[in-house]
Amino acid sequence: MRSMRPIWLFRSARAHPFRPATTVLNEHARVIEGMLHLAEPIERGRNIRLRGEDGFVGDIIVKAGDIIRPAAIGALISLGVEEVEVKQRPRFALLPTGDELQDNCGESARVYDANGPMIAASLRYAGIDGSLLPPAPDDEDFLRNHVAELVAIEEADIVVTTGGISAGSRDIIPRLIEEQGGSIHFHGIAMRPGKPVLFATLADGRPFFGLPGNPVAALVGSRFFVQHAVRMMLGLDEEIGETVEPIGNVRPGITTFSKIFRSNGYSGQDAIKILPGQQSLRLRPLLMANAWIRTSADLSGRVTSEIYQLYGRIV
Ligand SMILES: Nc1nc2c(c(=O)[nH]1)N[C@H]1C(S)=C(S)[C@@H](COP(=O)(O)OP(=O)(O)OC[C@H]3O[C@@H](n4cnc5c(N)ncnc54)[C@H](O)[C@@H]3O)O[C@H]1N2
Ligand code: MOO
Repeated sequence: MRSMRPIWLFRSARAHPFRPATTVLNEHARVIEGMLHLAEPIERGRNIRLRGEDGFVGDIIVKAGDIIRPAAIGALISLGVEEVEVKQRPRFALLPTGDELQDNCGESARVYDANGPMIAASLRYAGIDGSLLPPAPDDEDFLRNHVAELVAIEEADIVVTTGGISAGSRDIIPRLIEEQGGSIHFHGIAMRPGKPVLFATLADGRPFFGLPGNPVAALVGSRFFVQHAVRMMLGLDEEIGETVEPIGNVRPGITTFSKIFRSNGYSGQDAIKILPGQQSLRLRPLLMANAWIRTSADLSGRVTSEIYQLYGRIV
């Protein structure tokens, strides 16, 4: 024995009135004939948790504008903070429209409502919940009632339709939104897919998005317009894509979103493959895609490209 100073041994270091200098694991200590045998060297402070080790007075644990993710909940509670003021995530209400649409997949020559479940799922994936309504026919009187009911859903902080916004005689969503007291801010944008996308504010100020009927155009609208609006409503920063060497479909004055597969090439360099089947009705290439590339060409010929996650995640 090297030291003649007395030591106190306790079986458990938990909540003991003395602050132990160190601990030795139970399974590494044996008392044999009154002698303590240790299977590991003693090291000061081993397995000792000091009070306040995970945060000091004056530390900022979460700051205004942060998203309360699970770790923030744990950290706040561990430090005794039980309540914080938060902004509630906005909720959506989504109405697919179109005479040709059929709610459930079955034997029929009609078009199955792919947009409703897909857009609702994409918003939920991004962290926003809400309600999906059954598809509404675009007969004027029917649709007027459906749009009135949609706008009347009080729990919805953001209101979305798909279809019925291009130039056909049945594309009456813009008119019906105005009839409901909405103000249209833009209808049509220089982008592909999603050219006819519409943004309005309803009479009470809630945002409204009319997404195009073509499924990929609807998904792009939800991914880049609806999600952007939600970020703004939550006071979050604008999403910024990762700038890469310009690649993709370059049309002067137009922004294109292309489905891509991104992988590490043989030389360790990023390989970006623009997938075949970029038309806005073609959903299946999305199953192969793992990102979007946004390519914008201004009228002077300057081209920029950024990569965005396929679905995105807000909260
Ligand atoms: N004269 C013009 N015609 C079109 C234009 C234009 O600028 N001028 N734009 C084209 C573009 S681009 C798009 S995108 C479409 C969008 O039109 P709508 O929003 O009115 O959509 P619909 O005509 O109702 O549908 C288009 C297409 O998508 C199918 N669809 C619709 N909803 C669903 C759904 N819930 N699930 C699955 N598929 C759906 C629908 O059957 C049509 O085939 O307008 C172009 N025309
Ligand atoms: O916006 Mo439309 O997407 O090209 O079919």
